[in-house]
Amino acid sequence: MDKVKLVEMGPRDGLQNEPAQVPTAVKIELVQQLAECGLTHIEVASFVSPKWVPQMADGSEVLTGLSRKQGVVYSALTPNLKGLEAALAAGADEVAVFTAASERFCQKNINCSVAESMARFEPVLQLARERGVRVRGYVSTVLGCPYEGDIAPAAVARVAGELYRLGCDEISLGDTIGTGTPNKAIAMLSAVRQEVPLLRLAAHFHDTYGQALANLYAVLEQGLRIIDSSVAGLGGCPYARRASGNVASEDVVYLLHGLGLNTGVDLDRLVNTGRWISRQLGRENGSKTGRAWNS
Ligand SMILES: CC(C)(COP(=O)([O-])OP(=O)([O-])OC[C@H]1O[C@@H](n2cnc3c(N)ncnc32)[C@H](O)[C@@H]1OP(=O)([O-])[O-])[C@@H](O)C(=O)NCCC(=O)NCCSC(=O)C[C@@](C)(O)CC(=O)[O-]
Repeated sequence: MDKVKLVEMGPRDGLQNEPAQVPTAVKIELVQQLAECGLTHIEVASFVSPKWVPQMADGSEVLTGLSRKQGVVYSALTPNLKGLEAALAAGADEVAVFTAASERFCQKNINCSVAESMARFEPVLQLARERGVRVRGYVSTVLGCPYEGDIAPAAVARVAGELYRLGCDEISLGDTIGTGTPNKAIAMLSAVRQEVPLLRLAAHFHDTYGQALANLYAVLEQGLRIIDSSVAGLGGCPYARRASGNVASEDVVYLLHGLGLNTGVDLDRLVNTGRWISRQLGRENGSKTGRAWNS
């Protein structure tokens, strides 16, 4: 059966905007439950400035506190060398750099231009390579920017291509504010795949306008096979009011299994994990499958 790689975002993208500080022990328990569901790639932390993202300040404690499951890749965001060094010291298996297709979003998010971000990433990629650590590259705002509106597919392709040539092993394409629709997603992917091999590309779609599953189906039809998602649809975006989280992992797994695609994920357990973390955070479960599933 054709296989899709799922990259679980809940502990990082999902929790980074939570208004109340989530206890480290809850973060660790979430990651461990996700691993027990069969998820093999889990983004667990960010090594960014705690002034910018206080919720992620305990990244080292989360990584070092895990009882690791064999075969699971525990990854972290590292915007610069300082972040990479801290992530490596805490035992991250994989790291990720992040920039954007739009200048204004890049400035707001990481306080530099897109060109400056690439210059920052060079030494990050070099050190990661020396340590034998895989690096993912994120491009935000690939289907729309809260400040610049529509983004040309060529602009996304340019940034994705640059990250790939810098040495990123995989490029994740972020519809940060969830404004994309299927035809736009296909046009964007068609441009990007001229620069980066299709099987190195991930779809990272937020569900603000309820389009994420439709967009995912469209890019799956084009042959893309890596999907980022967040248990219970956790998350939001600090720079886009009312933006919702990544597409819910439970909904993606339900879709993929229905399409006959293999994920290796136990949906019963994933639904229970989504219900558990929603209770912990005192928020409504953002997964429709999670709400409807009888387990
Ligand atoms: C990138 C920086 C650090 C630049 O921040 P800066 O202020 O330009 O950097 P700086 O080098 O001038 O440093 C300023 C202060 O930050 C500290 N600092 C500097 N680097 C680090 C570090 N790695 N870890 C800890 N501390 C750090 C540094 O030590 C200094 O501390 P001070 O002297 O003022 O006490 C900052 O802008 C930042 O942290 N931004 C947060 C970005 C972020 O986490 N955004 C959310 C994640 S991205 C995302 O969600 C999108 C994605 C990936 O999911 C895809 C999508 O959906 O689109």
